[in-house]
Amino acid sequence: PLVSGKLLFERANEFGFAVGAFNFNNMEFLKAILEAAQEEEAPVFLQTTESAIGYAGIEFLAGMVHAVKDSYKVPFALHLDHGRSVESVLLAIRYGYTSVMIDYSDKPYKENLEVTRKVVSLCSPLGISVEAELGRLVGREDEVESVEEVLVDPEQAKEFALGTGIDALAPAIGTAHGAFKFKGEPRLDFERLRRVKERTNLPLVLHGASGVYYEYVNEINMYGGELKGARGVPDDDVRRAIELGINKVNTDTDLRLAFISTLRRMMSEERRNVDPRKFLKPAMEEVKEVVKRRIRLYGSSGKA
Ligand SMILES: O=C(COP(=O)(O)O)N(O)CCCCO
Ligand code: NA
Ligand SMILES: [Zn+2]
Repeated sequence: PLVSGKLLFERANEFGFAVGAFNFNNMEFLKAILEAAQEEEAPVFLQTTESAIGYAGIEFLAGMVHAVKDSYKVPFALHLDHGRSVESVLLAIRYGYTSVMIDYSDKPYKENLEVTRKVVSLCSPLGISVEAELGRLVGREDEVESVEEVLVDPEQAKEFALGTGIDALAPAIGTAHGAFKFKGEPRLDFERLRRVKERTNLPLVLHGASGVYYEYVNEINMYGGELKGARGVPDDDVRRAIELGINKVNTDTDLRLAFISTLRRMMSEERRNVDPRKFLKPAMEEVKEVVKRRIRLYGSSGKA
């Protein structure tokens, strides 16, 4: 059923696992995520960015989730990912979102603190969880862009948590959105993560966490794509981050790679087919498989 993000954050923090937060902007991804969660008996966050809302319309995205709110036995929250304004949060509240992120990480600290406090005052009385970000990820995907990396300051994180009353915090510890993470070797600042957890004891969120699996990158390149130098976060680093207190892992790029690699292969093999379902069904199945793989990596299988 559709539940508040507060429930998912609190249980993950208590038992030391992470809940997968999977992005969708259409029916195929939403269905794949929910079926994967059902089969893994795992809680999930279903999340949409503002650009996903721009693509499909919030009435379609929220409408689909509300239509199936009692069709799956696993608990799932509907989360606004990278909300960039109070107006965006208000729209999500109006359409029955049960969790929001207000991302003021590229604004001055004081502004981030003030606006986040405001969003908490709007959401908490409604039982809607609030996630905020401190520090800045590099990399560009959708409209989420930042030019220079700023790692989170653990002392500031403690003050920010106390000053805002947020339910969850996304500390920037070296990851980036998209398929091209890290300039050199993959490197997360685990010591910094440990200190943020120690000082806040909050549920923590890892952004830019996709593994960018070689088998999908390779298949995309074999069937006409051009992903040179694609690189993600190794599974062992995700496990380590969860040991150190990550309780929600944002996952968008891995679903896109699974979908596009299958779509490219099918389109090149079935040259006489013009029924989109012949291509979308296997692509959706591949997304479901990668969601199950990530749910197991996060330790959330059987935790519904
Ligand atoms: O942190 C993430 C996803 O990170 P990744 O691109 O590693 O899947 N998100 O917040 C998803 C939306 C923005 C980028 O697509
Ligand atoms: Na988020
Ligand atoms: Zn993100």
